[in-house]
Amino acid sequence: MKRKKENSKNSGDKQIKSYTEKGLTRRELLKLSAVAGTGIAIGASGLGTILNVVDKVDKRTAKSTAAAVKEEGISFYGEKQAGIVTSQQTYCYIASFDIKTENRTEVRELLKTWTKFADLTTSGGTLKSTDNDMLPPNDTGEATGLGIANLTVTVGYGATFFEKDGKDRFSIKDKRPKYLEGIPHMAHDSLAEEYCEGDICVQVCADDQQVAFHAIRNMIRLSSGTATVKWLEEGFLRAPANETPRNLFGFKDGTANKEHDSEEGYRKIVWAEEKEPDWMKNGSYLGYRKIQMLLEIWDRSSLFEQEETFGRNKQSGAPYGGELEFDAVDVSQMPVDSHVRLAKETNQQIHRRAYSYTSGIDAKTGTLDAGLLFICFTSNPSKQFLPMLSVMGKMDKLNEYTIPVGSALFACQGGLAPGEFFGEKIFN
Ligand SMILES: C=CC1=C(C)c2cc3[nH]c(cc4nc(cc5[nH]c(cc1n2)c(C)c5CCC(=O)O)C(CCC(=O)O)=C4C)c(C)c3C=C
Ligand SMILES: [Fe+2]
Repeated sequence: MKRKKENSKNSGDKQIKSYTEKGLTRRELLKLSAVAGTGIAIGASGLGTILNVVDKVDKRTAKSTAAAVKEEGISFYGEKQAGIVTSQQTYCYIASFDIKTENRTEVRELLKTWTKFADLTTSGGTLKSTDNDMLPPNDTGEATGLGIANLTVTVGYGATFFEKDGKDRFSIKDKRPKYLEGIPHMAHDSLAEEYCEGDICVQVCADDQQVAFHAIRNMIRLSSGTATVKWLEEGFLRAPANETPRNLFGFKDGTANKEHDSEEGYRKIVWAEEKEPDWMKNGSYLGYRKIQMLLEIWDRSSLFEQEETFGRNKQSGAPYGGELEFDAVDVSQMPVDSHVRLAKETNQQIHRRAYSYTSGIDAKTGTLDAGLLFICFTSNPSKQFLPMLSVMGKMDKLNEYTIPVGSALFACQGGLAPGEFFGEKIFN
């Protein structure tokens, strides 16, 4: 049945008041004022009002539907942020934002809003809508009923968050972590500025693409007026149960992660050092490279050539000289310019969490635009990640088939306690 609309100015004013109390957005209020035919002054910042909306939630916990009973989800709160050593989900969105305000309070508000939304969405809640069908629904709706799908939301801060063009925009320059610098230019780089760095990074991963998209879409929506998206990438990675996933060159990718798959291993390789600022305790650095993979050229190369490129057997993933995937790597058995040998000879380890991407056809070449969103986590990127990049840029046989087009480094804070918001320890 069609809802009866009230026409008088008075009833419109009354309705606006009632909806303000319900926490509508500034935009919604403006729309409503147009419907009611009144002009109203709104003092509160847009973000503050959206925050109220985020407060008004339908917290459908995992126990509320039969289908979701089995779904515990991955806890958003904890000592460490989820999405770093969490088993890799099938889908990933990674976005980098540039902050458009110089106002520190507005940045804090955005981080608060994001925290509330991340808490809500990783526990299966939705933004509650009003009962006025003349307004847009608060939740975008596409993930309704799809469950939690192991959704994680991970936030990191870029060097320019702490200082940009010599300016201490948010008075947090002294909170900058030790190793947070822009990644230097590497041999073989063909970077496009629009795919690089940025002030804040949000990585969203889930076992359902629509659930992941809903999360990143709403993080973007909630940033409106305070930040803009600099780049956004989507990735996927699937493997048979208990097997290492394969990249788009058909090789098992992630094998060596097994070597440090223990609390002690992660302490040494992933979690930030003690001498870092307080807020980095139990945090990590996220190293990112968008690497285009020249699939058509690769597909024309012989199996021998492909295996020489990595120094591993394509089918089994075994290192040269070994029989099984997890056999020890003996670099003397591998070509001097093979990818695995070069990585191993740095004597460093990193925790890789990469995803494949495809993005249609490269308009210039008519070939597939596809590759790897290389994501890794390290305690000390200057010692672990950058030397690898440097040696690979100069010597890697893989360079014949790959082009790095994007690059970034972010510092991911430690995990959040309930009631805490992203960046709280940076701003306090
Ligand atoms: C700077 C770090 C690295 C970049 C960039 C990188 C790009 C890249 N890698 C593959 C495919 C494979 N990489 C493998 C191993 C491997 N790669 C790195 C680092 C970078 N890779 C490390 C540290 C390692 C582990 C080395 C070791 O200690 O054994 C492998 C082999 C299997 C495995 O261990 O995962 C593959 C395959 C691609 C396609 C790529 C860029 C597009
Ligand atoms: Fe690699």
